[in-house]
Amino acid sequence: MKIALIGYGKMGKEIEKIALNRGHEIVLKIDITNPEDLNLTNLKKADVAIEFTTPASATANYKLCFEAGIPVVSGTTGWLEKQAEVYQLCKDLNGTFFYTSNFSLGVNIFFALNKKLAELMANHPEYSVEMTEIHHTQKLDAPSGTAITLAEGIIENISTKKSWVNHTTGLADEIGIISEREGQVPGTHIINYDSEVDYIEITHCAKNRKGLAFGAVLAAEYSFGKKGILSMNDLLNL
Ligand SMILES: NC(=O)C1=CN([C@@H]2O[C@H](COP(=O)(O)OP(=O)(O)OC[C@H]3O[C@@H](n4cnc5c(N)ncnc54)[C@H](OP(=O)(O)O)[C@@H]3O)[C@@H](O)[C@H]2O)C=CC1
Ligand SMILES: O=C(O)C1=N[C@H](C(=O)O)C[C@H](O)C1
Repeated sequence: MKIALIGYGKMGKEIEKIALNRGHEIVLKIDITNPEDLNLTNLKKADVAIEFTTPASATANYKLCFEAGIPVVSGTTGWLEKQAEVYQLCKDLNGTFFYTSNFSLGVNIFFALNKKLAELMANHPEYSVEMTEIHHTQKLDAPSGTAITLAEGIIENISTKKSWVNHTTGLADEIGIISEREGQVPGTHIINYDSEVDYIEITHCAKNRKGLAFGAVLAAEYSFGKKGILSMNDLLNL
């Protein structure tokens, strides 16, 4: 496949290595040094775009890919307040959009584990739940997209939980998400349930970005030739 990389930072570079190893060709690389190259003519030379940029730039990039008629696979986080608008645009322009807050297979298994644990905890109000996410100091958004997905998984399964907040909370209807930024940490997510008598904790810890990049390349291969909104549940048959 011919791949356009929109965003050539930590993830873009990791994705390039895996894509080349799997026999793909990178026909376009965009970062803030060459925004003029991000145009319909260049995008139309690609079979698919993989987008990892910033919360501020992602949605304009999606629109351009829909207009160019190529699928866009994106992992950029922090833009979800515009999700309904993006989905509508994808539909109106007959585009293809694959988004997930986390492309790692391990995290997607962890998402399922989180939902199952929340389901088991639903009838045990003696446990309070809290989450911690730890990432590198360059990360622009907080809480992480993955932490938001995990919080949504808990809210779906524990009816007393109505929303999340990005700090510790004592309120029974909120899930507190604590965001920590340290060094080069690729991504750690910890969920804990605490009662007066015991404590249960589940953790996913990424050792590097290889799993994230591999998932994004698999998603690009999956999106080729498809239309509409696609997700990890489609790709992994979850
Ligand atoms: N869903 C998932 O599995 C994952 C999601 N992410 C998310 O992906 C995003 C990118 O992460 P990461 O690669 O670590 O970040 P980096 O900061 O390392 O890379 C971002 C890239 O985007 C470029 N960029 C910035 N603004 C623009 C713009 N307006 N147009 C085009 N390119 C632009 C930057 O250029 P320059 O370098 O010149 O500034 C850089 O190449 C983040 O939102 C992060 O949260 C990250 C990992 C996994
Ligand atoms: O910015 C990152 O690095 C990461 N961002 C994603 C998120 O916000 O959840 C995924 C992963 O944790 C790495």
